Amino acid sequence: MTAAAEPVVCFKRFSYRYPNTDFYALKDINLTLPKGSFIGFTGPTGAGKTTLIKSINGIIPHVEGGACSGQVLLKGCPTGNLSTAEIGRLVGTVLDDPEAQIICLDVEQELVFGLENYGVPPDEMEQRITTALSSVGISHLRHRSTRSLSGGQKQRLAIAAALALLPEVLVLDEPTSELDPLGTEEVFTVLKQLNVKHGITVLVAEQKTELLARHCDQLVILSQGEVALAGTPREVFKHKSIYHLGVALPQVTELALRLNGGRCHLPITLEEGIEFCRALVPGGGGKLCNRSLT
Ligand SMILES: Nc1ncnc2c1ncn2[C@@H]1O[C@H](COP(=O)(O)OP(=O)(O)OP(=O)(O)O)[C@@H](O)[C@H]1O
Repeated sequence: MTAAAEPVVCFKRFSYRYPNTDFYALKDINLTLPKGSFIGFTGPTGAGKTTLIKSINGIIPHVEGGACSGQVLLKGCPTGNLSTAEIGRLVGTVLDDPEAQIICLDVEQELVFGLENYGVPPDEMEQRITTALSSVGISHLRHRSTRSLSGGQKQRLAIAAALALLPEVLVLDEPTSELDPLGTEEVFTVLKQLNVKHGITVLVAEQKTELLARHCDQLVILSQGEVALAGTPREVFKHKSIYHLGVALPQVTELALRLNGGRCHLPITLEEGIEFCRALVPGGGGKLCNRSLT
């Protein structure tokens, strides 16, 4: 991980075992996550993604129990020394199932509920609600019933509810697992804007590597509770061990790796894949590509 910006989350030799288990779900994790970064965590099922997210938002150690060693630091302070309320002010959480995290009947009330829980004075609420809804592009849904929202809108509402508490860090655990491709794109576009425009640190566990590759500055690949690879998406995908980690690469990346073993500017997006294919065809393949794309 780059050390350019001040770290907001830092794992120091952190290991964790759930209650009544005899194995470590996280093993000797060392990670420095800089403020303002957009980092994706991926890996096969059971790799430890959710456990890692829960170690950042304080569910571990405060709620799950179990045994841990080492430390997770939030802005330099060990999570074990912070209350869940203190962690909640710093770290907003969005889960995989939008249905499960929305509890109120209308959109505005959903935001008010969280603000009241955190003791935000009523005269400050209006500004926070307006800003949070507008940041995720759902101001027009303010008075709608939550039941009438689409999956993508519900997930945007869940993000708005977290944002209304003004977190510095947003952690998301597979936030698009219940969404169709359009809803998935909506959510990641919102996350990217929050990261770029508002400087919010976004930490997201997600299986869809193509999506992560397009949006994240850094990727962390977990395997059996350990950090197997970390770096920019391109660095990670080029690594020789990637094929043994049970991670599905973006199709264009896979194609380039198979064709020339990654001895090129490795494509990770569809646009880069088109450029890559164009370069393979004598004469640049301009006509061929243009014709097949229109
Ligand atoms: N509450 C729990 N009690 C005991 N073991 C657990 C608990 N939650 C997770 N585990 C175990 O910890 C390991 C890591 O699980 P985790 O849910 O973090 O993986 P994951 O990468 O998020 O997987 P998935 O992609 O399937 O959600 C797995 O072996 C899992 O069985």
